[in-house]
Amino acid sequence: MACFLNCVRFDVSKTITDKPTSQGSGVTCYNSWDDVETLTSNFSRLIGSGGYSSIYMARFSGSDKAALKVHVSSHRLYQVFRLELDILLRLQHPNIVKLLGYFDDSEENGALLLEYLPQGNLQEKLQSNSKQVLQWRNRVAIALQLVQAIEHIHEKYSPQIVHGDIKSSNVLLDKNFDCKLCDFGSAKVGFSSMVQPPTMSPRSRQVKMVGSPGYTDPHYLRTGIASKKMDMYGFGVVVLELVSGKEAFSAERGEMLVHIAAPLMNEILDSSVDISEDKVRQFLDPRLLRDSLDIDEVKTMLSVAAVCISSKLSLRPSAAQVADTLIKEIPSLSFLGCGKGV
Ligand SMILES: Nc1ncnc2c1ncn2[C@@H]1O[C@H](COP(=O)(O)OP(=O)(O)OP(=O)(O)O)[C@@H](O)[C@H]1O
Repeated sequence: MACFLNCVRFDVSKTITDKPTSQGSGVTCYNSWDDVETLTSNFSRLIGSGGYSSIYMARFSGSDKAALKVHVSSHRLYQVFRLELDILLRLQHPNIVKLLGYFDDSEENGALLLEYLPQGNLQEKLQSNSKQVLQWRNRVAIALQLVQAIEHIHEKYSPQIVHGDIKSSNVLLDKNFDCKLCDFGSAKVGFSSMVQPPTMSPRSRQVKMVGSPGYTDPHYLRTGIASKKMDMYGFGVVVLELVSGKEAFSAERGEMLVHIAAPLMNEILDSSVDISEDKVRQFLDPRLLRDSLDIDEVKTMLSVAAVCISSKLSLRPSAAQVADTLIKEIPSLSFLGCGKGV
């Protein structure tokens, strides 16, 4: 990783007046902050924001829409930017957001130019006030594409990459509602996957939360060990959101989706009980057209969620196993060119 960092780092003092340079991978390296201002028409349109960054509408090559992610200027967050940049420079997958260019002053300031995803993030799309209701076939397709993106980072790279923050606001959607995983700022690469467990502040006696509320793997909170299983836990919560249309954590009600779903999940894991159709329908997003739904597909999605969020780590499947199950058991996926119907 350190070698990789050194290879892509450039000496800004030498290149500050240079024109943007295109790297072999087609990623453009912008050499001055002026370039960044021009790309975003002086940061005129904010399209998103997160804990570490603001995302602005940008124009790439003068016309194509793009998204520019500017990290908050600080030495600590510069490391987050570098991590995300280094990972995105390596990754190429249809379901992972594409890096188009970047600016790096090698000290505090960094910006990533990303492909623009016009349908925003999955969390917004599932909200009850969203104008458009995501159809069932789109929901199962998003689940499959997301797990294929996770399989790619878990299995296709050495050292392995653990995303570390799988959640619906990190799942972006293109115009066809195809999924693109984004935000690699919390990723763990290879041996760096051992991180500090959450700490108890002596004054407040409150546990400092690590990760995003509603998505954090309790095993990770206890041990501080980030692993592929932690990504599968986040994936399981996203599947519950896709099925129920409910948010992973409701600040209003102080309620977590995994707790609401727990009785149903336990019944599913108890293989002696055949889960009743009524119970499944009660959990289902009421905005979905219930009559046209194949209830067995819903059961498959719920079974996948149940094993992914299981407290028994040995039960949690790999991303490849989940992708296989979805393709075999969900005929609605045939419109993607896969699934039983093809
Ligand atoms: N390429 C993009 N196209 C369209 N919208 C985007 C794009 N990238 C990010 N966004 C929007 O900005 C939001 C925040 O992006 P992102 O998660 O990358 O920021 P962050 O600072 O890393 O957030 P977090 O607090 O989760 O760490 C996304 O949820 C999405 O709504």
